[in-house]
Amino acid sequence: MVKICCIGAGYVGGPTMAVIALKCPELEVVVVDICASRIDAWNRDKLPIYEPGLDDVVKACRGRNLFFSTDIEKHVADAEILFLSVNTPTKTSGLGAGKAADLTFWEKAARMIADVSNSDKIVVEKSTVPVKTAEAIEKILNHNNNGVKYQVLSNPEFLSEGTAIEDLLYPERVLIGGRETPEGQKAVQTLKDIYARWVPDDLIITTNLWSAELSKLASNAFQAQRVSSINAMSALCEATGASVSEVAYAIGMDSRIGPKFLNSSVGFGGSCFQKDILNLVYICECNGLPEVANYWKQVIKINDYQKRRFLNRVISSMFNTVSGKKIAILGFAFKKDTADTRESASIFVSQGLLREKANISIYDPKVTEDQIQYDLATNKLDWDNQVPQQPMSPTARNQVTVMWDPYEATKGAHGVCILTEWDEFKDLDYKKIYDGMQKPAFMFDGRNMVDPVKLREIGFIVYSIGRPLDPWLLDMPAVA
Ligand SMILES: NC(=O)c1ccc[n+]([C@@H]2O[C@H](COP(=O)([O-])OP(=O)(O)OC[C@H]3O[C@@H](n4cnc5c(N)ncnc54)[C@H](O)[C@@H]3O)[C@@H](O)[C@H]2O)c1
Ligand SMILES: O=c1ccn([C@@H]2O[C@H](COP(=O)(O)OP(=O)(O)O[C@H]3O[C@H](CO)[C@@H](O)[C@H](O)[C@H]3O)[C@@H](O)[C@H]2O)c(=O)[nH]1
Repeated sequence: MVKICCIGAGYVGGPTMAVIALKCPELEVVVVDICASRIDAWNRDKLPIYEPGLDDVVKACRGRNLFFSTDIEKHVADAEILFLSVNTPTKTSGLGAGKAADLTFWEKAARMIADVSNSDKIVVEKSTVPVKTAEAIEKILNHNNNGVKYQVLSNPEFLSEGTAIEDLLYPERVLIGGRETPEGQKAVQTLKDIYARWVPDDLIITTNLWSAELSKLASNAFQAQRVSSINAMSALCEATGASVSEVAYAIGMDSRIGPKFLNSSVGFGGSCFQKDILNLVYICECNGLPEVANYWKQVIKINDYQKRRFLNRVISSMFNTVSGKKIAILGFAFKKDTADTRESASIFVSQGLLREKANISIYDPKVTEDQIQYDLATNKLDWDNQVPQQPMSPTARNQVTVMWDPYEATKGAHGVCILTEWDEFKDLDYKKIYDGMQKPAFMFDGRNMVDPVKLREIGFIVYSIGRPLDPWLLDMPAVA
């Protein structure tokens, strides 16, 4: 039985390997991680990540040909194909801090492979990495001179959280980059044969290593750019009386633009978009391309502007003070159908409200209280100014409550902010919410989830991102 080992049992490693195990019962797939509690959770009923459909896939193969283990060196030594799926966050200190990818985890894993391997291996980059990382990994792997031969492939992952299983079962494309040598091409074919078990041949693209590595960064940059473009338009819509959803619909009808990924929001979040664009910016700077770097930097600057604009709108609408007021936050995850909060706009808005001395009451159907408190207390680096963003102070902890019911969270609130597009927020009883709130009752919809006309009929003062402004708000312009 051919054995595959994936290093890193996170949002990518876990689901990706589960689907490979499901589709290739003749392969033995072992996912390893240095985090024992994560591996423990992968071996239990309640998996460490929430992803629709994941439980069924894992249950179908776990113990059959899918295993989760902390015995990293043994499984790495035994495997023929190794996937590297460790985290590659943004560097927070030193050279390139705030921009460059931190390859500490990745390099440790590569050195460990070199140290324990005694048979030839194909090493597949699954993590998102800077262009030319494959060359660096080759250098690390080959420094041992113990006769073991490695072929390094780039096979970036394009799944989105919340739809990961669907994306893995029916990918729009699979990208494999390899060396243009006979050995390199043989390795590409070996990986291609695995995907070919369920992915149509014409959807498996093969390229050289650097094209594959760069395509991943470029793909995320283009997607994030669309969100920033429509978010930039949302500010202009509010200033002119146009409606961003109508504009998005109208431009999306043009097949050259297309309708997807044009939902204006309080700003994109997630572990990938900002990190990967910053990484791209850094690579451009290192290659002497400041104009290109500045072009992509704008995508993140607009995202920061959009988050700040929303926060300031909340504060300015409520007579420029939220001190002592209760604000309900509906949604803490960075998007629906995930419990992941990395870079969520909710963190930014909540921290901003806490600094203004508001009391916030948070409801999210999937995110735990521990995670919320951790996120609000964590120091983050402001990428643009290279200074730590202000976390929540110890006293601010008393200003936060986490509720497991949206009606409880909003009871007695002066304002409600919708920050994640959970489907259930469309169907809440907003009359009941209004009745339980202080008056005037404010609704700040950062996801265009509610019908502003209906909510105004109930009595709310409504701010809906990118939509014509409520007369109340027209008199209270917010600075970004
Ligand atoms: N999250 C996504 O939706 C997504 C999608 C596509 C690509 N990616 C990329 O995939 C990579 C992984 O992302 P993720 O979201 O799964 O990260 P993650 O933080 O959820 O998981 C990474 C795991 O790697 C483990 N790890 C780190 N160093 C290790 C080592 N030396 N040995 C063994 N385990 C080690 C960590 O403990 C962690 O559990 C990143 O480069 C990311 O940019 C992520
Ligand atoms: O029209 C849109 C679409 C998205 N978003 C926001 O953008 C962020 C990212 O969303 P999405 O791309 O759906 O989720 P991710 O799981 O971050 O997936 C992205 O990042 C992954 C990691 O690299 C890639 O693999 C995926 O292809 C890429 O979509 C989220 O905050 C969304 O709410 C919007 O505000 N408006």
